[in-house]
Amino acid sequence: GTGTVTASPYPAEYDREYLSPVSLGTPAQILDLDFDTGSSDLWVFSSALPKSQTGGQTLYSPGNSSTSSVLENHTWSIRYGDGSGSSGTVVNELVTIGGISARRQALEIATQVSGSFTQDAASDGLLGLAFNSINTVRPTPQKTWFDNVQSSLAAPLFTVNLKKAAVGLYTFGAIDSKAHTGSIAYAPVNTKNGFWQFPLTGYAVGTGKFSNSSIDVIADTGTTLLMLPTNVVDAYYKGVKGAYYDTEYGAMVFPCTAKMPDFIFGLGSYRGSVPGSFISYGQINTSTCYGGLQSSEGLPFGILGDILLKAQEGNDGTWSTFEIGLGKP
Ligand SMILES: N#Cc1c(N)n[nH]c1N1CCCC1
Repeated sequence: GTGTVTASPYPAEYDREYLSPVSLGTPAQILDLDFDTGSSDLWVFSSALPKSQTGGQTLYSPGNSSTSSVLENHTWSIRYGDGSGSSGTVVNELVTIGGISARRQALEIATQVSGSFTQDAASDGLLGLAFNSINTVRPTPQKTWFDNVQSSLAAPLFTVNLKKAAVGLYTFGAIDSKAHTGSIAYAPVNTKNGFWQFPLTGYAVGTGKFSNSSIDVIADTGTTLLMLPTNVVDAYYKGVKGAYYDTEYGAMVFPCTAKMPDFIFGLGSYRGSVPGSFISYGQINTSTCYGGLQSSEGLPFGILGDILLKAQEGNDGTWSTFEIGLGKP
């Protein structure tokens, strides 16, 4: 079959993250989860958390579900690149998304979450959509929901169509023909690090010349910003009057009045574009704005986060979705 589920940006004006409803257990407990193609743990806020670590989230209660069963002696602990983290125990549970069910999904119950999760009332947990090899459950790593439902999908793929300040879609098992015009560009995925990793074939800034270069990146719906090698970032902000590296924020900032050039990227022979307006991410004070494009210095690859993934406009005026799929359907 195929299943679709909404992806709603939060907070509305910042698209910091996208939340999707997921049905857990029997009777159904619906939680809003952050679908993350940059990790592979499905974990939820739970009744096992100390109240002091909760902040308005919907809590999954295994005791209220007739289909949950403890995965004895298994635990998990995850740390994300932004320093946030969580840990806990594991149950097997019925997990349904857009009508597609995994009957015995390893569902990771949080017994501890870090402060930034406590403060994020909108997210009831995460659903990892990267590869099984980076799942943190021990002693036996567990499979992702996408891996578990593969056999019930019409095609072994899912597509991601995030939008700026509007509700988008995740589609499992089919390519939504209404979500793209013309042919689809494919890239070879390298799964050695457990991510949706592939090479960009170059970039251009605004109307400048396209620079052919192979840039290793991952498609990561769980990261807000676009993170690329320092030489690319420097080339981009050369085109932004008054841009500078703010050591207090550890980030590129610029006058909010600056005209932002579009960012063009190559995927094979396809050329996609991120509107310059998307790269003015938010105000840090009345006159200074924070860059949606930052350096991936220190990381083994660049990160195509939501800033790029939500960009719908191809540079030839067509609309395009960012598709992530297991192999060619
Ligand atoms: N940092 C980071 C990160 C990432 N690269 N993918 N998902 C992430 N998070 C999900 C929730 C918090 C951070």
